[in-house]
Amino acid sequence: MFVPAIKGQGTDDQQQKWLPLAYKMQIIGCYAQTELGHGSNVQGLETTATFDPRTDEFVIHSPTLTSSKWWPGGLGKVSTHAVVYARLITDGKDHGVHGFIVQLRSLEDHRPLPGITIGDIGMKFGNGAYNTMDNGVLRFDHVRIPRNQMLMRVSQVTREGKYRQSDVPRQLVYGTMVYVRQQIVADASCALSRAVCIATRYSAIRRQFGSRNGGPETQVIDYKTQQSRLFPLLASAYAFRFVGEWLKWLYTDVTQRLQANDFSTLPEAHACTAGLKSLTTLPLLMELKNVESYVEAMAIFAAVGFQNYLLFVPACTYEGDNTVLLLQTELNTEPKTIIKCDYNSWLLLNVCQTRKVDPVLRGMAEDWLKPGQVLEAFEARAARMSVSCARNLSKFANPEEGLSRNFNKIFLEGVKQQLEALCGIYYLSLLHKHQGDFLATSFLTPKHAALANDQLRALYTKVRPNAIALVDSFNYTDHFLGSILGRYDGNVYPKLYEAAWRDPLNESDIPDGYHEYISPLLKKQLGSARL
Ligand SMILES: Cc1cc2nc3c(=O)[nH]c(=O)nc-3n(C[C@H](O)[C@H](O)[C@H](O)COP(=O)(O)OP(=O)(O)OC[C@H]3O[C@@H](n4cnc5c(N)ncnc54)[C@H](O)[C@@H]3O)c2cc1C
Repeated sequence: MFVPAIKGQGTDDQQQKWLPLAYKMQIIGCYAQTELGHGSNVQGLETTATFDPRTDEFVIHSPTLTSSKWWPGGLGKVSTHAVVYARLITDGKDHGVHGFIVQLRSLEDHRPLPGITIGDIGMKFGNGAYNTMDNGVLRFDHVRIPRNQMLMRVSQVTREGKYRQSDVPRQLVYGTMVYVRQQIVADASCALSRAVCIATRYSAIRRQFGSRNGGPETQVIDYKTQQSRLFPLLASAYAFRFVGEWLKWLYTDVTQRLQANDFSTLPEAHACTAGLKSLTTLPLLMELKNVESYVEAMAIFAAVGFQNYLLFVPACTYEGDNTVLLLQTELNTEPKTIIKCDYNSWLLLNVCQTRKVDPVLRGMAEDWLKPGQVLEAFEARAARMSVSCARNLSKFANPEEGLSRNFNKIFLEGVKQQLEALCGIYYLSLLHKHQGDFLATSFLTPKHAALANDQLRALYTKVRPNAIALVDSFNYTDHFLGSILGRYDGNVYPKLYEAAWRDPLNESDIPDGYHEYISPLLKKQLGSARL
């Protein structure tokens, strides 16, 4: 992400200076945006970059514990430089979050530079899976960098300290994310196809029951139930692969256009990669778990598939939390400038106006083999849900208030009611999960299903105020939970921060392997490939 950030947000001069260094591994960069207290809400970042006109420098500073950079991959032990996102302050005025190239470690001996504190954030879920990545913590104590290390393609600070914005749209800042998200979609297809390949092959080898007259037992892949679980995953693996390829094309196309200062397709690329990243990674995790559940008898899957699952868990969070990305895609809440409201309203109206499904066609079983018809059904469903969502949200002064009121309304009337509500959530969520089957048997009408869903959402609201009390009542000790994030006293940040320093990786500033691997890379003049 270091390289795409400079490519997207750096001026030509900055690109010429920094990109060759990064390509030749003379510097190693990371992308330092997230902070201990601020993730999805990028506008809430606290790190400051204050311009000092006397020296023509920016002073990078972490004013609070929650402003510590937290999570960046490659930061903990390996990186020498970072693109750091910080609030730009000139002449006492806050201009919001901007990117800065900051050197973190000496290129001579790899020690952190004065004013910089860096470490690894510690052990992550799943031994061996994502732990090979040194996700890091970083704090600045009034660290000075030259003015020309602010990424200035979109906005600039002059020698006199004046803040200026060029006519290049601010959306460019998000170009880095477009790149990485399309890569995640490609990775999702790879992870799923890997698991499906193992499961399918093994299902063909594995035989259970059905032996006649002493003959071989039936291959489990021949059971219809096994097929109904396996083949949809196989189809998904292909679908993810194709959509990943399409996104790669989209990104290349957008990049070429950006180089020619054509920003017209950036909003669509942002919306597509944000939505598809969420829509591929989350179902993927569920499907990887499904694969695990129905081939659980085989040891090989425990070794390969579950590892696959663990490796992929973080993809739901990095590069934008999936839920938040979906909300952005649907509601256009952030970044407002990128996914323009009128674009989506146009899309929705267009779908609503053009969806006239022919009832005769719908009645024929074989018509459901026509992709066009299935697509129409999906579009009609999406349009209906969007209109209903828009109607619900229009009851509130702003959409976010609408969403939070739907989920957070306070109502509490004693333990019995709480347990009844939990019981209701249990059976209504099962009904919701399988509502397709209910509709197909005509046991439920769409109106019934919508009413049941309304009830389910109302029950969430009812339970929400007592949710913490309900989990406290399990009476688990902190020792039993073994999780800083789940501490009873909620004292998460200071304890998380302290714990990072107890990680064995932080016993020395210079990581094992620096002299053997990193230093030779940094010091050797590697030639760049000609292609
Ligand atoms: C493995 C890994 C690698 C990472 N690498 C990097 C990196 O290289 N550089 C970097 O800068 N960062 C990195 N990150 C950080 C990552 O970008 C953030 O974790 C991500 O942006 C989410 O932020 P958060 O973890 O603070 O979650 P939060 O934003 O605090 O979200 C917590 C929960 O609240 C929900 N939530 C939040 N806001 C809303 C809302 N408006 N509506 C509804 N629900 C909401 C979310 O869905 C989520 O369930 C990495 C993270 C991981 C896990």
